[in-house]
Amino acid sequence: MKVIAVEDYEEMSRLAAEIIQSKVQSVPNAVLGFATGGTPIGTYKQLVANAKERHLSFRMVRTVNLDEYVGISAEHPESYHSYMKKHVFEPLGILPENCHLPDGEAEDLVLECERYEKVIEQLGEVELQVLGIGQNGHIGFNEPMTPFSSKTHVVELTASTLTANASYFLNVKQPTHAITMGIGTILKSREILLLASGESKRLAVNILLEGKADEKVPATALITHPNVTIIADYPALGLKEEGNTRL
Ligand SMILES: N[C@@H]1[C@@H](O)[C@H](O)[C@@H](COP(=O)(O)O)O[C@@H]1O
Repeated sequence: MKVIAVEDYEEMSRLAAEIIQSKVQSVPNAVLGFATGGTPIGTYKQLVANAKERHLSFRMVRTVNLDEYVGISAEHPESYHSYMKKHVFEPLGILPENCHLPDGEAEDLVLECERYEKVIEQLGEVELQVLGIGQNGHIGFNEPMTPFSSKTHVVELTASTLTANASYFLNVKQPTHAITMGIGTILKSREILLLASGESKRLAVNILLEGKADEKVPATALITHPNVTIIADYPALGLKEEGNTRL
């Protein structure tokens, strides 16, 4: 695992955008794996700004997403479909037919998981998978004790995850379940870029950096992958400033 320590959220976002952008420049029809949540929003903004400034085309890019809530429609303002449309697909001009997310409203959720896993397989290798990290170390919506070999599946969200995401659902019923790529699905990606910002991620990031794979902390599965880059800011690393001064 390569760990890049950056000062703050802005620096993390700039650097992450450069990495995604150079991937598209070298492989214009790359399959990119995207994450949602608050962490990558700055990265996506920067990516959109860079693409405009440098006339970079995303027309041939294909995308997969990590997860979607169960029981809310794609048009729901807090669905990950809506998030991606707003922050990534429309501003970058990615063709709708090239964008793939699980359907959280599918009648048969088990069949939907199988369908989504097949879609990912048929697209070929995910060139670069972007990940955030939950406060409890979840990746996608793979909660603690998810087997590292898991494929796309339905999860019941833990109390920690529900609390962390409650602010997105102030006036509407918060979904309790989601469909997520499995940890095994994520690990099939050629390259993984994990972003972490802020003190709330400090515990999870520090456990990951200890380098011991443990199903209690899903992100530690990344230790077994040959090509992972972590960009974490000083608060997420528990650093006061560059160097090793722990907070
Ligand atoms: N399913 C998402 C994850 O993909 C995300 O990485 C994580 C952290 O979210 P945030 O970046 O808002 O802290 O939790 C969410 O629940």
